[in-house]
Amino acid sequence: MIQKPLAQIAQMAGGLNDVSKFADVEVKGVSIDTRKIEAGNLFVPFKGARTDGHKFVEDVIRNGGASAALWQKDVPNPPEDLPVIVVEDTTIALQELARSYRNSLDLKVVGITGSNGKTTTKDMTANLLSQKYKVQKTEGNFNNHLGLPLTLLRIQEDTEVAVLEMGMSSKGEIEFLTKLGRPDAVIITNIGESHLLDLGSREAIADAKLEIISGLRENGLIIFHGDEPLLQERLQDYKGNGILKTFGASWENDFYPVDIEPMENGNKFTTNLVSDTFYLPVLGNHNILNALAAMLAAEFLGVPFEKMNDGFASLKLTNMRMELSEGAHGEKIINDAYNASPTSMNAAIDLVANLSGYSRKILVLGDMLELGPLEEEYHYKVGTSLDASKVDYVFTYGKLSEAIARGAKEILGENRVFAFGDKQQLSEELKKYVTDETIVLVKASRGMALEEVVQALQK
Ligand SMILES: CC(=O)N[C@H]1[C@@H](OP(=O)(O)OP(=O)(O)OC[C@H]2O[C@@H](n3ccc(=O)[nH]c3=O)[C@H](O)[C@@H]2O)O[C@H](CO)[C@@H](O)[C@@H]1O[C@H](C)C(=O)N[C@@H](C)C(=O)N[C@H](CCC(=O)N[C@@H](CCC[C@@H](N)C(=O)O)C(=O)O)C(=O)O
Ligand SMILES: Nc1ncnc2c1ncn2[C@@H]1O[C@H](COP(=O)(O)OP(=O)(O)OP(=O)(O)O)[C@@H](O)[C@H]1O
Ligand SMILES: C[C@@H](N)C(=O)N[C@H](C)C(=O)O
Repeated sequence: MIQKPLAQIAQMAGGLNDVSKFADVEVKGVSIDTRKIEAGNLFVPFKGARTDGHKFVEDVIRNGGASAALWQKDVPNPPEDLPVIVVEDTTIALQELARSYRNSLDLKVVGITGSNGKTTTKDMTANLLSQKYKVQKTEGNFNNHLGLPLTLLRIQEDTEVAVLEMGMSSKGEIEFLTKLGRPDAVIITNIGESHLLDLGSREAIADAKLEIISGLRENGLIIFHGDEPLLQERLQDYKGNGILKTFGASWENDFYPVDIEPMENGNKFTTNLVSDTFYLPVLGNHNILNALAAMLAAEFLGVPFEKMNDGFASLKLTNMRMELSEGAHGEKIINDAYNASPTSMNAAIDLVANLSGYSRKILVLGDMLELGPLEEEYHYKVGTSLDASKVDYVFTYGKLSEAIARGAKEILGENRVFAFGDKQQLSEELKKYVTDETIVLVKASRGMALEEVVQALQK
């Protein structure tokens, strides 16, 4: 993490006031929350929805362990006798501090965006690169205009590669992030429907994701989902100095799976580029595609394919992404409840529908949020797309998911589909249907907090 004297920090962050009497105060790391402050941190206050971080500045320096703090110019009465750097805007100051620090490092960067799979692919890519390099990666979901700068400021001076997740919910955000990160390789996992409410169309989502190329360094690698027409058509006339590589299920891609053997807790697969058989300890064909993208990035940075199984072997995905567990009745549970969009919902359902070794398959599906005016139709189509021979019961939670139930009843009939407005009631009824030969998929948008059903099944 960043470790510099205050005088340098002030210069990097665009400080407006004279801090010379504190010039030698040592700053180590940055925090935006006094509740998570570490000794020596620079505290960056923000005016939030519930409170203003500025009110914690004096205490966090005097008693909380922070070495110094920023202070936004338009907030009155900055403490005079403390190491406080006054700046125009604390968000911009944080971002410029991160930019300056990143540019001071001898660092390779992989930038990852896409509607689904950023966090998963980030975890995979970091694991593969760790076979050769000292690697740091985005922690959790810190992928936006604050999270990415904070990630950069956590990078150690001797780190060789950073894997950065770049999220967005509107046009222009990815461009900002990629120009901050300046990646050597970028991955665009897919174009789904996430944040359709803000972007308005999948075409606009594709345009927004492709902004990631604007920060790519000279002769960098552009890895994208070649089965996605919206990406293919936008890159077919690409004239930049980057190198294009596609991954996907189709043999028309540069990199594709040849044989796939689903296992109980993962997948074995071979590819068109090398004869090795790979074992990925994660369920889902979509995760094989994520792995291919990660493999292309790692290979570009010098990790040989024959080293990649070691990278996969130690893979632990960020929680609530295809997270396997067992319920109180011996049922297997797939907690895929971090978030949901039609693309990720269908990918998860396809996975369960095609799993073998279970006598009963139950889907617990909740609302998919931020889908815009066609949201009800998206939910209905999830229901009508089900295969009655591969799914036994459907439990839904939420107002929008009533449309899933309506569509599912057309396929499975009235007696195999149950709609709920209360998670506790859903959980109590669901427990009557699970056995030790049952697989349960739990999936919904973050705002539905459907992991509470997983917790109920485990009691
Ligand atoms: C600035 C901040 O910290 N925001 C977080 C805060 O929000 P809130 O406004 O409620 O803050 P408060 O009013 O409570 O407090 C004001 C500040 O004071 C600090 N403070 C408070 C109390 C105290 O005792 N000490 C203090 O120091 C406090 O820390 C505040 O700074 O709390 C929310 C709830 O926890 C957080 O959600 C909020 O975080 C914001 C959203 C944020 O951007 N955090 C980043 C670090 C981050 O990366 N978060 C990720 C999620 C990122 C994300 O949503 N990504 C999107 C894609 C990108 C979309 C982007 N364009 C966008 O619009 O967001 C995605 O879909 O993945 C994470 O947390 O996982
Ligand atoms: N390539 C993919 N295609 C479809 N669904 C996917 C793909 N990769 C992951 N998913 C699913 O998408 C959901 C979110 O996964 P993950 O957190 O990796 O994505 P993300 O892009 O980081 O999400 P966010 O935008 O919230 O950060 C999970 O349910 C996961 O199973
Ligand atoms: C939480 C955020 N990353 C996200 O994915 N939002 C959508 C709406 C979801 O939770 O499905």
